[in-house]
Amino acid sequence: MLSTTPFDKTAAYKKLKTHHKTISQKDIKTLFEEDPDRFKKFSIRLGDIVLDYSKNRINSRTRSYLVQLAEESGLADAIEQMFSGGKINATEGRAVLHTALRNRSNTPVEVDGKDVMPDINEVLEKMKDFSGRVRSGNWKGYTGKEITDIVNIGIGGSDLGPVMVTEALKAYGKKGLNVHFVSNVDGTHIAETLKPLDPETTLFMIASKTFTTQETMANAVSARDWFLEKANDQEQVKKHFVAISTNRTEVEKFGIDPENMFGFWDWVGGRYSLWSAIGLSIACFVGFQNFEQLLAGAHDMDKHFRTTKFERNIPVILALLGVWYNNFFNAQSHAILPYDQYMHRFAAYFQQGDMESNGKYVGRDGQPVDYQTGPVIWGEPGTNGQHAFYQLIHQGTKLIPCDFIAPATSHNPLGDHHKMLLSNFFAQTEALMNGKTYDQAKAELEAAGKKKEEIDFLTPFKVFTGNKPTNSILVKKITPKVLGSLIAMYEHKIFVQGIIWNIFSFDQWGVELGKQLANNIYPELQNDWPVTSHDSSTNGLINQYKRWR
Ligand SMILES: O=P(O)(O)OC[C@H]1O[C@@H](O)[C@@H](O)[C@@H](O)[C@@H]1O
Repeated sequence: MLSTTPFDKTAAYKKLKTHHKTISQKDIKTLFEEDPDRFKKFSIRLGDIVLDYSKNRINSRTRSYLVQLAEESGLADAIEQMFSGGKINATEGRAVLHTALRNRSNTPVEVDGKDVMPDINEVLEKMKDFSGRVRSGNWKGYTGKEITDIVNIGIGGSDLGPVMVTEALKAYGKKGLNVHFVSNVDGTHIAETLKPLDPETTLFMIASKTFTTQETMANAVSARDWFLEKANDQEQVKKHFVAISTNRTEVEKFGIDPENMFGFWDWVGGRYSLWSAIGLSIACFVGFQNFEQLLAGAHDMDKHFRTTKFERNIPVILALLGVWYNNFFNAQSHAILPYDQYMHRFAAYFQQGDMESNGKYVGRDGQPVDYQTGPVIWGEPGTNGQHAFYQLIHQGTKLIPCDFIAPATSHNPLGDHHKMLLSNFFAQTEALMNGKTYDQAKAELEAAGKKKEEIDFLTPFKVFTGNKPTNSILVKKITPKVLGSLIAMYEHKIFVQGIIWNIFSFDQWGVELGKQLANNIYPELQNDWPVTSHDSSTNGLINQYKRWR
């Protein structure tokens, strides 16, 4: 059982409240003037990753109070419970063991007295064999041709991870083997995906933990129809459909050969499942060795997280900084800004990772919390974001803490592109911290030879208040290993915040109500009779839809 200390009842919370009054009077620029050693004090290196968190509205005292907060929240115990198979997902009665999936040291991890590592290793072996056969061309379609296209059909955690990782590791992808992802129940998604594909060379992976998710099952049925229209032989389905699921009964009912089923377990949360068989499309695309490197990178971060004291612990520090802005500066969102085009789905991935985990208002004691929990996560790759929404980060009225992520080395060293990209990466956090004073803005206009009236009018609009907090995460290169570490880093950050906010991070009851109501409405859409059973808005919309369709 996890402890249930409401976070605003801790001694550290009270200290931080008082301390906030002092620190909020200072800007980050002044903190640097007072202490030129900030980079050294507030940065952590782990292998090929450097986290610089010195451009934050903190000093050493802030950090020690925040660390105290983590201690009082029972974080050390919670970490041990998670890693050792404790049933910390209490509302579903489950352990939370995505760390076991990448436990490369292979030490036993027990759930209900049974070591889960042999089962994990067995599935990994099966993935290795399968991905090897697909990549080498030994796995043949029903007319004897090699597979050229993989279509992963899944949604939420059964889609977002593989999408994000196969994009992030595109440089490692096999030529002539394309991966596609269908998630939306909107028929457009599957129709457009299948248009250029040939059933003879297409392999479908039906990825669903439950194997009952409406969107996935509807897409899977349409994919099977599309396949059978050409193949015209039910027997051939087994050469073109594999399943990734925890639900063997439903997989068999669908007609997929249990031989072609890749299992996982209830202690793997959907949004933490890319490390399991859900990562099969990744393994096929980048090769099993690279998939293992991804696991190894995550395992490195797991070890760091489990064994490093909180002051030097990357996920813990990131989490505490997030709590600092969320609960003491009233920041409502958090931006993730990768300066790497391959990572263009990274923020989208952690929208589920973070918001489905920590978007909760009920505390672990069953009572509504009276403080803010998870932030809104958003972001786009730099420099595109700079030309879109950075205006608001620089000069808007909202405080938006940002994580800037960049690789020192590019997979595509083309002319001076990477230097230009990185100059933007370095410049943005500097600009956000320093801003531009009235006098500086005025002097620039004077130097440009503007007239006095124009200078007086324009200057206020050119002032940047600065003092905007950022983290910089500089990595050597986006390799499978580094990517694995980065993903695990954010996973653990989310975990730490959930512990501090005293909520359950591994359930997702909030997605159920909409599903339930859609299931009620779906039969009502089967005929043309007007509906009267809802409120006037819902009735009005449904009836207009019926008139127009
Ligand atoms: O993998 P399946 O069972 O299809 O679930 C897919 C997704 O469903 C949603 O409703 C959420 O619960 C997600 O956490 C989950 O990843």
